[in-house]
Amino acid sequence: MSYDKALEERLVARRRALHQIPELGFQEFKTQQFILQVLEKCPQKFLHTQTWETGVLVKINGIDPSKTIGYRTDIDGLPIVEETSSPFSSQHEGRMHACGHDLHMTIALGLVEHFSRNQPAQNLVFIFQPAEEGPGGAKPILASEEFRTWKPDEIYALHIAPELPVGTIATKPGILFANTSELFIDFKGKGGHAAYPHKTEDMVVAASHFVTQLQSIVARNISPLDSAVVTIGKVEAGTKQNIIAENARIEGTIRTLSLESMKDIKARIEGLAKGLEVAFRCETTIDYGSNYCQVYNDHTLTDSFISFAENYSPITFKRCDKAMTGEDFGYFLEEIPGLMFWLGVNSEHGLHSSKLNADEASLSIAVNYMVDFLESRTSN
Ligand SMILES: CC(=O)N[C@@H](CCC[C@H](N)C(=O)O)C(=O)O
Repeated sequence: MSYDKALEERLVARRRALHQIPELGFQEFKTQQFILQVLEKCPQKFLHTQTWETGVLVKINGIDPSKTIGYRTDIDGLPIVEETSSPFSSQHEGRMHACGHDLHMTIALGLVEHFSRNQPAQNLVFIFQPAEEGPGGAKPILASEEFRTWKPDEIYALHIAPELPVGTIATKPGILFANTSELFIDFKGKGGHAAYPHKTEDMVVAASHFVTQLQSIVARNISPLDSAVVTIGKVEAGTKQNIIAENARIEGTIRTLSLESMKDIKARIEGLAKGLEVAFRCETTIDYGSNYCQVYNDHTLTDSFISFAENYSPITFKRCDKAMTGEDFGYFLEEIPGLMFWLGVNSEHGLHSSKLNADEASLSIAVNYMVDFLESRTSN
């Protein structure tokens, strides 16, 4: 596809509009309306649209289809206060597109726009999926009637990579992203007056000990040749500086490359919690929230994708290593062969940073590349 200035301007304008209205999982009401408005402006001759919860599914009928090719984007934002001071910063206090889903959606809309004007040989299905950051929209959308009637035969998705230069695409066959499980632990004990610690069981101290104990799991219970992560991202406790807290809560995430390690880590967490109950005379309640399976790229399709990318001159292709990020796109890949790849956006600040600042030049590069790639997949 050749360079098109008007397309580039439309992509940037859409990305900025979406960037200003980030919404959490299954609350993407304005986002859904925005997507539907863009779709309404596309030629409707061979385009069909369905909504599912706060998501949207689009089918473009091919000229002479023998298969259906899928492309998925996530659409939700994160509970982060934006600190970019950009003129198109989030208008939703405490919410930010800090994982690039605004760019992901813009690229998907650019692809729909192109193929609604240039009918492909094969059917194309675009999935605008809610709640990737949690609690997970992929599993329920996969089970939905709307998706099952349009189920693709192969499927693709991208994720922005702040650390890669614009114009770079990276991926690998096999495991790309880790298995994940959320982790929520509540601690309950006897609170009281700050001056009488001997009459209480302090849940600030108990939870602090527990956070420290968790650090030993990956260091001491997982093989050094395996990889795993236990991160606590949020700690909450107490009501006032001179009251000993009777409640504490920690929230985190577990990442592993194998399901066996995930099971081992959970068993170890439960063991440590039992020990803590005895040591601090408290109660603990563990909730694992939602979990995602690994992102596993199909070997044959990834090899074709890589050879296409390596021979596509505006793109620099890089073979990357796996990462401990999670993505519920893994559930699509469990059922449908396909792959996910990284798209370079060259930001000094990384994913989930309040200062993430992706280079918008990546938008038209991704649309042009994916138009040409999807055309190569639909022409045979
Ligand atoms: C690409 C990315 O950043 N994805 C998220 C997925 C979150 C999964 C789940 N809510 C969890 O926290 O375990 C990530 O944090 O990797």
